[in-house]
This record gives sequence, structure tokens and C-alpha cells, in this order.
Amino acid sequence: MERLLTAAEMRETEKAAMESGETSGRHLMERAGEGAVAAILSEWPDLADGPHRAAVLCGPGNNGGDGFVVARLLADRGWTVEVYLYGDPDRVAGDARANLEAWTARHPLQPMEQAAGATPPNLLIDAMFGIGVSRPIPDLCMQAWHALAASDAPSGPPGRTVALDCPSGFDVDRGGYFLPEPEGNDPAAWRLLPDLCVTFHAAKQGLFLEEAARRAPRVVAIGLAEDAAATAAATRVLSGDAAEQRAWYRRVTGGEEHLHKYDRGHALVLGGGPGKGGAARMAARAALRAGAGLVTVAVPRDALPENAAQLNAIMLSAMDTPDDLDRLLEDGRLSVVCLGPGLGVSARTRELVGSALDSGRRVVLDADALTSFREAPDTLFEMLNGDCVLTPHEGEFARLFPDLAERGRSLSKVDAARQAAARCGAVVLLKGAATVIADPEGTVGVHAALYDRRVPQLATAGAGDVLAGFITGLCAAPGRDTRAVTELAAWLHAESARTFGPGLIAEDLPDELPKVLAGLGA
Ligand SMILES: NC(=O)C1=CN([C@@H]2O[C@H](COP(=O)(O)OP(=O)(O)OC[C@H]3O[C@@H](n4cnc5c(N)ncnc54)[C@H](O)[C@@H]3O)[C@@H](O)[C@H]2O)[C@@H](O)CC1
Ligand SMILES: [K+]
Repeated sequence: MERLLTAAEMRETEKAAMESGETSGRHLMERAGEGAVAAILSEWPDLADGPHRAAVLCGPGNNGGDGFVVARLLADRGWTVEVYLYGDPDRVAGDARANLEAWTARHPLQPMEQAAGATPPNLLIDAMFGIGVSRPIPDLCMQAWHALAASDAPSGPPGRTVALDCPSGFDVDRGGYFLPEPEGNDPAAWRLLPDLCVTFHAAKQGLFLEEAARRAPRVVAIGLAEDAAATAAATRVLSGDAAEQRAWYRRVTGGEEHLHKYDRGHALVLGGGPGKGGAARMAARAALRAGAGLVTVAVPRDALPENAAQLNAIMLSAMDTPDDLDRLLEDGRLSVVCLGPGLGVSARTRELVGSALDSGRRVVLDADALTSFREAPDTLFEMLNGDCVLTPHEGEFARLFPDLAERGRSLSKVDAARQAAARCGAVVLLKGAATVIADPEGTVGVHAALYDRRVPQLATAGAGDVLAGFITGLCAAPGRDTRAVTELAAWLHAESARTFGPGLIAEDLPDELPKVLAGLGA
């Protein structure tokens, strides 16, 4: 798990460290520059073998200060380095000023206006704006970047582009870029897309909500201790190596050897009527693969034949009315109920959800089970508890939490999910390329299927039903932490898609899972 910091949390951390005398701003800036150069040379080892040409675009604040340090360190390696500054050098202050002066004592400084006419370098550094920005960057800066990033360098290795801390104008809390309003003809022009982003001390939250660079961000230490000030920070779900993945899997699942199928739990998945059963069957198969000892699909009587024709290891029961569900739930061995996939948007679905929640079981609500409450979300929220999981996509989320969805531009996805979980009293998994998992106590995990973990093949019909099934299967065994298994399910889901590769359809996901579980030492 890796801490994801907002701009405010990062500032608090820096401030606390400087106030305690543990470090100084000047020292942090030097470490940031050193870390950036080291990260660049390890990313592109060919740059280490000789002097090349770099252009460093510097802004007026401390991000610019980092840029002056990088420029000096590269010049010390014999590189030809051009530094372009946005704004008046006399207005650069504090630690950035000290590093600006260290640069101008030995090298020339050019105004940003001249950057666009320069020859593209082998390495272009964006040190214009960092976490101090909350509006689109100036046109001049945007144009300088595109002019120098656009084409390959004429000699030496091709042009590589690197953003320090974050790309300029990137929203480190929400992800995405600040764009001019009205957006004008070419909003894409404000989306700087560097090859690499080197971020300092900790990954910034927005970098894992939307992609900020072509490669995964590199985090470099700058000598700050753990984030004492940032206790509420979100974490990134399973960012570690294979050994950490195995340890995480054992921690979340308990790792115990189950001797009897009932120790692994019995999951009940409710399915739709005739011709509407595929989604529930996929969820059920996913639950069985994810570790439930037994899985039963319960469907209306007239849908029994088609389900019987398609299910083998999964058991089948008839369930027409909420009373039928109550009767099924008299079996104390049923430990978790999954409702939603293919169930239909209706009053009957609302009643079934009520029955499942009344029974005190763990409940996973997806798709139609969520949409059925669009007119009166509070009636759902009143019945929920921390052992329930809601798995909305953005549309379903907007139906249950319209105000939080509407505030999407001002509220990060992390905060939207956190507030939703607090309001409804259940674990909320808000889907997307970045999936956010929040519990009612405010703990948030971000699962980012971005950068080298991108899985575009997961955008396929039925993938959400399988995710609900994975959560259900992992929830079936008693004693597991609901939020933790939900995070694990999100990771297993994307990982199964990743290892399967192209051509994936939803049915493949449960059948790919055993390979992923074997890799985790399950
Ligand atoms: N000593 C420190 O505080 C350290 C800061 N660090 C770096 O400093 C960055 C944060 O520095 P700052 O807080 O100075 O902020 P930034 O350098 O990100 O930018 C803020 C500056 O830009 C101006 N500005 C913001 N938006 C603008 C716009 N659209 N047009 C024109 N001007 C605009 C602000 O008035 C301010 O002068 C971090 O991202 C990191 O790169 C690191 O060096 C670590 C140490
Ligand atoms: K930057």
C-alpha cells in the first residue's frame, strides 16, 4: 500500500518537517532535484553515458526551484542546458531564488518567450508549476512545452519529456488538467503529456485517478519522514511487488486452510427471470472461483430450466417472492447475498434487497439493486451497514448520490466515494479505470488500472457482474474485513483481465482467476 497525498496533505507534511527543524526547504529542493536526475537516468540509461542537451522550463514558484537544481546538476555532468523562466526573475523568492542565483552565477537565463524558437533538446523538463496550481497554466508556458516536446532532438538520443512533481496544470487532487473556460477550440493543448512524471516524497492522489504521463509515475524520496500530518490520506491498492502481493493476499483472506466447504462460506446470488440470467450466472461463477465453498443461484420458478441447463457446480433454487427469499435465508449457513446483476429495476427488487438486509447477512449490491432505489436512496441507506458493499459505476453512483456526482468537478473521486460511504453507512466501490473503495469510517483505497496496469479489455459487457461475484466470493468466509476484501476483489478483477490479455470477454475472468490466485500463493 502506498500513501496518496493531496496537495494540502503534502504541504502539511512539508510544513511539519520544516517547523520541527528536521529539514529545510532548501534541503528538500536539492533532494528533489537530485532524485529527479537519478530517476531520469535510471529510466533512460543511454542518457547517462554522455553529455546531451536539455531544456528546463521553470515557473515562478518552488517547482521552478526544483528545475534550477536539475539544470545545475545536469550542467555539472557536462550537459548543455538551457533554462527558460516564466515571469520576472526578480520576483522569484525563497528557496527557488537561492537556486536561481546559483544557476545565474554561472549560466545564462532566458525568458520563456524564447523557448518556442529553440531547437528541441534530448531532454525537456517541465518545472513550470507543481502542486501550487489551481487554474490553467499561461498560454505562453503551454506553447513553449509543445514547441519543444513536439519533435525529436536533431542529434543524440530522441527527445524525452519529464514533469517534475506533476505536469504543469495537472490537478493533483482530482486528476486531469485545469482547462480554460470557456474551453476554446483546443482544450487538448493544455493537457501536457510527458513521457515521465517524477513526483516527490509521495505519489499525489490525482496521478492515480487519471493518467498524467506515458509511463507510471516515479516517486523519489526527498528526506521527509512518514506523513504524520496526513492520517486520512487515501492509499493505493496493492502497489507492491510479488512478495508484497502474496503477503497482502494472506493478510486479507486470513490465509487459513479451510477443511470444510462450509468454512469457506455459502454465497447466494439472486438472478433474473427467463432470458435474464446470464449476469447472475457470471457473478455466481466468479463467487465460486473467488473462494466461496458453495454458491446457489436463486431465480424465479419459470427461469429454472434455462439455469439448470447451464449450471453444474453452482446450485439452483426457486425464488419468486421476497417470502421465498426469507425462507432460503432461514439456512444459517448462507453467509452472503449478492443482488443486482440482471435482477430488474422494480419494487420487487427493492423488497428483495430489504429481505436480504433484514437477514443480517453480508450483502453485495450492484446494478439493478442500486438503480431500483433511484427515487428514494435514503430508504436504502437506512437499511445498510458496514458489512454491505455497493458497487456503482459512475451512472449508478449519480442515481444514488446525485449531489456528490454533480460536484464531480470540485470534488475528487476519492472524496465523492468517501462522502458516499459515510452517508450510506456501507462500503462503496466506485468503478472506473481508477476504482475507489471507501468505508464509512473514511478509509479509502484507490485501485488504478492506469499506466503499466492499464486494462482497456475490461470495458466489456458483464465485467461488472463478475466483479460483484468476486467480492461476494471473498466475503463468503467469515471474519474478513469487508473493505479489504473489496479492494482485493478490484485488484484480482483487473489482474485477471491483464493476464488474460486481448480478446477478453467477461466469462473469461472467473476462469482466469485461478492462475492469478496461484501467483499469490493461494
Ligand atoms: N521547499 C518547498 O516547499 C519544496 C517544494 N517543492 C516543489 O514546489 C512545488 C510547489 O511549489 P509552490 O507552492 O511554490 O507552487 P508552484 O511552483 O507549483 O506554483 C506556484 C507559483 O505559480 C504561480 N501560479 C500558479 N498558477 C499560475 C498560473 N496559472 N499562471 C501564473 N502563475 C501561476 C503562483 O502564484 C506561485 O508563484 C512542488 O510541486 C514541488 O515541485 C519541492 O522542491 C520540495 C520542497
Ligand atoms: K511540473
